[in-house]
Amino acid sequence: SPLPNPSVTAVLNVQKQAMANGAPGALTRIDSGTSSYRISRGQADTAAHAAMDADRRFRVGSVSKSFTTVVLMQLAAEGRLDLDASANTYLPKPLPDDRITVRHLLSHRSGLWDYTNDMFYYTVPGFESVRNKVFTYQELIDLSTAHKVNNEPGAAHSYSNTNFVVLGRLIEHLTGVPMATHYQQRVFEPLKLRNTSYVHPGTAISGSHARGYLRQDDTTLPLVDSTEQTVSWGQSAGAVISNAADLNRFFSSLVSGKLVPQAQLQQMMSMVPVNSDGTQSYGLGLRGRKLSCGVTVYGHTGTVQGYYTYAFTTADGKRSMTSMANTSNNGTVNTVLGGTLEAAFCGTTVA
Ligand SMILES: CC1(C)S[C@@H]2[C@H](NC(=O)CCCC[C@H](NC(=O)C[NH3+])C(=O)[O-])C(=O)N2[C@H]1C(=O)[O-]
Repeated sequence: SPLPNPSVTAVLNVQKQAMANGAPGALTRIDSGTSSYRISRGQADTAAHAAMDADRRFRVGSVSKSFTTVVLMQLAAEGRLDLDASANTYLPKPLPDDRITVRHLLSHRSGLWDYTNDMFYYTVPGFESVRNKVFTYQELIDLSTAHKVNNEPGAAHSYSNTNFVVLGRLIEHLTGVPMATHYQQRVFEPLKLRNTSYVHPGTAISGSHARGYLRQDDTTLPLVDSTEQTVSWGQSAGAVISNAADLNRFFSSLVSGKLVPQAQLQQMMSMVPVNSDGTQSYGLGLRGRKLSCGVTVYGHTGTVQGYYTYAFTTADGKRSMTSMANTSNNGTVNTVLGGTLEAAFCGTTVA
């Protein structure tokens, strides 16, 4: 059955709530058939008092994991690697457990510890200590393997940035080509994503962009402008820069078979529930969200200092939505912003 029309009013209400809870601004873009809705409010730059608009670029955080997965799945389709082989087959320095497969990494079932738990335990000090740092993949992997694993390989879903840092290392070692080149040649150029880039270890966001504002753990203190950073702590797990139009086109193109063959797409989209009521699931580098009107949407969320992102599309790619609020370390804003999914795909207002 056809989807209800998007509710612009409901999107605006969500954005208003996000701002009431501390976001300087928010943007949402919905692409539905031939219609586009560009909705925004608040400020993109609080010092310059520049208004937010829905075309501005921003850091997408873990939405980057879906880009990395596309590169990996293209290589699998080219016969360059086997998803069910041990990841150690393709790595220069082995992980502590040969039983960890490439598929375990893509589905967050490896059990590898997430080094960001320690790195960002104290939010602003942690951020300030790494914002200009450049890490090698191996340094990040070593931070993880210094800890015991969360679970035996394949035994549980335990989300970890480490998995996608290992995949970046694996792809570069296997091909001898940097991730930046893979992203550019395999994704950004074919889809003409002119507002999407991977500039690691550069710290600037080029062109019209939203500045990001990190909330301190002592919430009585002012927000910290976190716009410029290397995101070297994230790289293939979190360092892509994009905008709402490009993310909508990326996910719509992905599910429409324009980026990976059907055999690989079907594996990416085969979802395993990750919460008790089954409304949230994870496939390979892809999240699933089952909404109140019965539709399941596919995409990814992102949290990087100063930016929350939701970027999802319907299974047929006919309707896509990206929302961003330019703050982070604020769980209420993150949860509230998720209400744009219901507004965009079910036309409903979240209570
Ligand atoms: C699973 C998530 C939520 S966390 C993971 C990744 N982002 C990070 O790992 C950054 C974590 C620290 C971010 C920081 N928080 C703190 O420092 C807290 N002490 C803040 O809020 O800016 C991403 O993006 N993913 C999200 C995802 O996939 O949705």
